Formats: sequence, structure tokens, C-alpha cells
Amino acid sequence: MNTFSPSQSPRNFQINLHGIIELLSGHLYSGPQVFVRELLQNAVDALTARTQLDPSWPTGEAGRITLEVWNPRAARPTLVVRDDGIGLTEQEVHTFLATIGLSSKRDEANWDDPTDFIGRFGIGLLSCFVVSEEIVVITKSAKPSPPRPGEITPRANVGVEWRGRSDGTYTVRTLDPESDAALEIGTKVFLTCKPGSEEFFCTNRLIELARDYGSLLPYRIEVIAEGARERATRINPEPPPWRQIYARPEERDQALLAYGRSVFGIDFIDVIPLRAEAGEVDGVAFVLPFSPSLASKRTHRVYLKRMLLSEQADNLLPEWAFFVKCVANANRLKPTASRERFHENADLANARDELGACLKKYLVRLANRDPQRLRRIVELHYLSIKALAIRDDEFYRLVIDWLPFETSMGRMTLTEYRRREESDTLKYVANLDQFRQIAPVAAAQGICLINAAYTYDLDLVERFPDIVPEGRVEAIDADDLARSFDELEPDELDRASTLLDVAEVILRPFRCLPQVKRFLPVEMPALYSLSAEAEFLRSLERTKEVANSLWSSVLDGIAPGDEEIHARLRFNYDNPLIRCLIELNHRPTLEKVVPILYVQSLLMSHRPLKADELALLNTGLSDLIVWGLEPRSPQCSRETA
Ligand SMILES: Nc1ncnc2c1ncn2[C@@H]1O[C@H](COP(=O)(O)OP(=O)(O)OP(=O)(O)O)[C@@H](O)[C@H]1O
Repeated sequence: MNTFSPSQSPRNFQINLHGIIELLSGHLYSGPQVFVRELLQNAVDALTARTQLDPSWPTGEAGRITLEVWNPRAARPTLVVRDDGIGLTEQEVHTFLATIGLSSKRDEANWDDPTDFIGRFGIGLLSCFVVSEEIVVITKSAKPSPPRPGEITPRANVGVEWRGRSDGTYTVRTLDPESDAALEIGTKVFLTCKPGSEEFFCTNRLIELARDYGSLLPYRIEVIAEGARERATRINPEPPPWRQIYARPEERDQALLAYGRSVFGIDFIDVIPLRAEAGEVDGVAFVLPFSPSLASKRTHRVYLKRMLLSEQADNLLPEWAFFVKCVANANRLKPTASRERFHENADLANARDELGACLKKYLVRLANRDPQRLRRIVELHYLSIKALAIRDDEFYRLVIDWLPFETSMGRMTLTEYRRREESDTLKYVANLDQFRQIAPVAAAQGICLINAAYTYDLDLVERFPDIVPEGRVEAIDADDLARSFDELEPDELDRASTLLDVAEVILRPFRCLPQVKRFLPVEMPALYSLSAEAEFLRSLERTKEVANSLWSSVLDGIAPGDEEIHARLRFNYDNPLIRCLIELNHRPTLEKVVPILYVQSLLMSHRPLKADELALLNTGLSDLIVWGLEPRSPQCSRETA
């Protein structure tokens, strides 16, 4: 029998740093370049912390971050990132640099509370190990050190050097007085290029990355080329473009459109200001000049506390807002640990609602002030606008008349439809195959039917009476349409009796009743229709044919008593072929042609054939061929009028 000894004193987990680095670089971060983001972010946070410590700081040239590559042409160049932020005391170096997952930037007691800092997880610095075997930090704190035991005055801080290696070891030493005297408050991080990471130790690439991540950051950032301090490249000369002051609104629009073009490479057609109190979000949305596919990802460029979070963020705007791309900054939303997305929480949901309201406000304003422009946007982005309209009654009321729908008489807006029909009743077909089948028949009779089978259209049509007081809707199927078909005169009916007799016998096993009517278009020989109940039975039968025996017996239980359920096949008296058959009045010919006409009309109704119908088609066709080859084939006069 197994016995377990009682647990001994608790032990600490060990951490395999190589494993953690592999996890960060291979799975959490989008690529090795994110170390630049993490270094910039630490420097910005250090500057913010120093401002909190001394609100009168920074003055003059203070409050600066520089990036510089030493020995760029050497085999192993060094990158130095400097800031004159708050720095770290010796105690803090031991605590925060050496403990993975511990951060000085969050309140441990209130983990969820947002802070002014960008960092929060306590892992970012590790990303530097992806490009360097060693991280060297030389730092001097702006905070005085606590007094030694027995003393009362705080000590001045001394510089500290921390060397962390990717094998998981680190050393700490205080600087000798001479080096310390030359050291200013702040932090320098030194990385030495690992083989394979040379591209990140090249000044031009560094400028590119620093611009990507840091162009909106609030502190002065410079990249210094070796030996050219006076020619430092300023990364972030201006505040975000949407926060700049412009003399006139047109000037602002032009400047923002130019900014949109530079960020996304697209000539947008308009700009929309974005602002949300939740998450403290502000930014600008650009209206796309083309209509994106529904499947395409909605990606936006988003910043968190003015540091680039992602160029591919997909969860800041409502999902219906696929007619825009945005650039926005959030001060009070949380990032995911990969720092490439906003964390899904209530703040984000509220921010999304508020930003959606900004987009809606813009569209509503356009409707009142610039309907021409709204019309253009609706033409391009009707899917987005339909998606919003089904969620929002007020917006529905505003735009419904402008939205385009496919109809049996071509594409038209609801205004055009209502004007054409001189009615507030929307006649629609909810099923695409049915629409395809009956649209030509409806069009030939001058009836305008809306195809409500496409995304959002059924919802929009069905809600019409709820939102528009005078509005009505009517779902139409082939049977409804057939009610408007003309009846035959008694003598015509008489002539068609053989066709009806033959068809009745052939179609009985298919629970289909033949009729002869007059209808347009004359090119259509017959129209097949099914009641909703019969439609259900038919699909049940098709399913049974392909289902296994257990499932078939379950379906047997569902099937309604089917004796009276009928489909209808309406032959068109005005169709030349049908007229020819009627005039011919020859049973053997009719027996061969009727099965083919039946199957053809089924196919025209876009319904898949059942096994017995397929068999009917096969035998019908071969019979027809054999019969056609026989020399005694009766001739059919082409004169049918
Ligand atoms: N330039 C710096 N100046 C002052 N302190 C720093 C600096 N860089 C790092 N630190 C300290 O090291 C700690 C760990 O940094 P690290 O980048 O790993 O995590 P973080 O910034 O706290 O959080 P995150 O993982 O979200 O980036 C920080 O919390 C901070 O105390």
C-alpha cells in the first residue's frame, strides 16, 4: 500500500529562464522587435514616475529618452537606451529586476485598478534576452535611500549596476564613487547583439521601430547615430494629429486624411472623430473608399497610453463598424499580456459602445447636413449600415429608405421600391433559391419582390412594420404568385384535359397536382411550387435518403401524415412547347415528356432531386432518346398560335 509522508516545509518553484524566453518570443510576442517597445515603455514609465515624485519636474531638456548603437560595424554592436526617469534603488533592483512577474507599476492590493503606467506584468524586460545574452542596467534613483539603522537622515543614492544573463543568473554591484559621481539620475540599459539579431542593432532599423511604437509618446525620444549626437533623429516631434489645433475644420480634415494615407496607404473618403469616456479613448476613424468583404478582418492601429499596442487590433470598435479603419489611443484600458490587443472586459465593452455612438452620430449628422455624402457612403458600405440599423431602431428609421435591396426588378432602394409599388407593403422572399425561381415570373408580371435572403435583409424587412408606422410586409412564395395567373377558357381547358390526365397519373407518386394556367414569361413551360408544410416534408424525405437507419427511424416519427400534402406543377398554356403538346394530344408522347418537364421545373426551383426523381429523369431521358430515334415519331407542328 502506498503511504504519503506528510508534507514538509514549503519550497519555492524554480524557473527555467530559457523556457520562459522561448515562451515569450515564440508564443506571446509577435516578433523579436518587441524588445524596443518594452524598453521604450520602461523608459516612459520611469519618466512618468519621476513626474509623480516631483510634479515640478521635468524642466528644460530633462525628460528625455535616447537610443544609440555603439560600434554598429563591429561583430557584436551594443544598444544603449537611456532615460532620466526615476531610476531604481539598490533594494528595488533586487526586488523588481530579479523577480519575474513583479512590477513596481501596479498596486498589488488592487490589481485591476488602472494606473498611469504602461507596464504592469513584470515580464517585459525579459524580451531583451531574445536579442542579447546579457542585459546590463546601470541606474540611479531619484528617491533618497532610507536611513541606515541608527541614523535618521536618508542617504543619497548611489549608482547600481545589475547584470542579468539568459542562463538565469544575475549580479548586482554598487558603483565606485568616481563612476557614481559621473552618473546622473535615471537608467541606462545595455544590450549586446546576439548572432542573428544584427538587424535590430542598426540605426536605421531602430529609427523605424522607435517610430512605429513611439511616435505618439509624450516624452522626447531620439535615436542617435554613432558619433553624431548633434544629428539625433527625433522620433515624436508632435502630439497625435487628432489632438492638434487647426485654424479651420477643412484644414483639420485635410491634415487627418493625409495622416490616414500615411498610416494605412489608403485615400479615405472622410474622417470621424472618436472619443469615449470609458477607457479614456480618443482618436479618429477613416471611412474606407471601398467596401471590404464581410470576412476581412477589421484591423485598427491602437495605442495604449500613447504606446503602439497593435496595428492589427480588432476589438476596439463594434463589429458592425467595418466601413472604417481607426487610429486611437486609450489611457485606461488594459492590454493582454502579449500587449497586442485590449483585454476584453466591461471597460472595453463600454468604450466600444461609446465609439459606436460616435460613428452613428456622424452618419446621423450626414443625413441632416450632407445627404449626398451619406448616399455615397451608403452605396459603398450598405452592409455595415444595415448591420447597425438592425441593432438600433432610431438609426433604422433614419436610413431604411436609403438602403439598397435586390428585387425581381433589379437593385433599388426602399424609397424607389415604395415609389414604384405605390405602396408601403414590402413583398419579399426569404429564401434565395425560391427568389431565383420566382423572380423571373414576378418580373414578367410586373411584380416587384425583395430578395430578403442576404445577410441582414430578412431582419430589416421583417422589422419594417415595427418601426415604420404605415409599413407592412408580405412573404411571397410561388403559390402566392400563382394566384395571379390567368385561368383558361372552358374550351382551352377541354383541350388540355389529356395533358392533365397523363400528368396526374405520373405525378401522383410525387404528391404533385398538375394544373394548366396562363402566365408570363411565356418562355417558362411550367412552375413548380410547394406549400411550407410540403417543403418541410420534402426536405425530411431527402434527409432520410442520406441518413443512417437509426436517424431515418427518428425522422419517420417526425413526418406528418402526408396524404393531402401537395406540390403543384402549373403548365403554362402560353408556352410554345406546352401548347404544342396540348395540340398534339398524343398520350404516348405526353407520357415521355411530362416526367422531363416535371424534373426540369424542379431543377428550375433550385431544389435538390430525391432518388425517385433522379430515376424519373434517367428513365425519362433514355425513353425520350429511344423514342426520338424511332422512324415513326409523330411530328409536332411548330405552329402553336
Ligand atoms: N528604465 C527603467 N527605469 C526604472 N525602472 C525600470 C526601468 N526598466 C525596468 N524597470 C523596473 O523593472 C521592473 C520590471 O520591468 P519589466 O519591463 O520586466 O516589467 P514591467 O514594465 O513592470 O511590466 P510589463 O511586463 O507589463 O512591461 C519594472 O516594474 C520597473 O520597476
